[in-house]
Amino acid sequence: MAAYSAPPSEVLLSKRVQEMVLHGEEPLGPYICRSGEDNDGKEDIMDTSPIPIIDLNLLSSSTTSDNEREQELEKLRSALSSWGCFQGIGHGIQTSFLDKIRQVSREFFKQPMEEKNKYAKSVDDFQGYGADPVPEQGQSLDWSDRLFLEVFPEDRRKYNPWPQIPISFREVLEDYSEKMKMVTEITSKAMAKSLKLDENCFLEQFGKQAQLHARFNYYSPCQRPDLILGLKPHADGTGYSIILQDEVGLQVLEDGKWYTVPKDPTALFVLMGDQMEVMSNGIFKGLVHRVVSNSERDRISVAMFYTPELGKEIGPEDDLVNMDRPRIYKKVTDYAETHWKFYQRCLRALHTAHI
Ligand SMILES: O=C(O)CCC(=O)C(=O)O
Ligand SMILES: [Fe+2]
Repeated sequence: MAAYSAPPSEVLLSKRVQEMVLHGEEPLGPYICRSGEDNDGKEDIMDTSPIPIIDLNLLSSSTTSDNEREQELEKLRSALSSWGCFQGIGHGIQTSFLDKIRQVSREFFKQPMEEKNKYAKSVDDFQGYGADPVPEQGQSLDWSDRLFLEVFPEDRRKYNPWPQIPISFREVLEDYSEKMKMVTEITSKAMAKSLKLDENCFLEQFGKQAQLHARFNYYSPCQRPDLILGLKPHADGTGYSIILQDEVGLQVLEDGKWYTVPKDPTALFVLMGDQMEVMSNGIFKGLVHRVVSNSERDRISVAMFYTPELGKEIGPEDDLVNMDRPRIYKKVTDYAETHWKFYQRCLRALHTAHI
């Protein structure tokens, strides 16, 4: 095979994918990563998705009968232990508001490069517009651009990288963040109850200063979707993540097969990150997922990453450790940092938390 010397990552990442698309550049040479490399392109993709659907209203409303609540909690436990994710409905957020956040996200990415670059981050930063921090040499590029912002705790919120155009962006994101905080409360309590634990136990592990980060992803159309992914396969380093999408593209790995998350404008897709797997002593599964690229349409998603407070030690709930299920994971602090070091090498960090 001819030796190919890829330009340094800093050079690759100095250009936005949106800019490459404008200039008609294709994902060739150093950009290629396609997962088909590992399996000769013979991937098992299931398009009709049996991804579990959970009605959050049944889990939290005082009007739900005990029986209905118990049934939904059991559905939740089963969904998170097999799939590690669910399509969340009944969350109480109006679809018109979900459309608003989708709309401001699109409007931001639609602007000329000069405007977006006002919020550009350096290749090593997290917050701002651009690609992820520099991956290790030789790793592939994702066919997407991002805007990454910290929203909670509020005293870590820095408004300079928050777009001023569209003008409603800030207000909509503030409102959305409050609503997401509410969803994390309902979800964390329900997850605890589904395991017959004290309902506040996970919330306490996340801590009062739990972090919530917003990542707006923009997936440009791609002339060679066979060669490059919108986002490479990975598990999130979060506790869990809540994803809002406008088009299909997100796929989840279950039992060796990729399933497409269906488009449902009313739903929030909730997926377990590695830290929930640790806190549940391996009962809930951190989900491997990816985004495929598409030659015709673009796509946006807004991912909210819910992660334990900085510096807070988390670990398996004591009541989930017993003779039948010995402790699988040790206590970890700031796991998200370890996650990033491995992510940049296209690896998962979960083994570092194994006993
Ligand atoms: O775009 C999506 O649907 C998923 C995004 C995602 O997995 C991430 O930002 O970590
Ligand atoms: Fe992710």
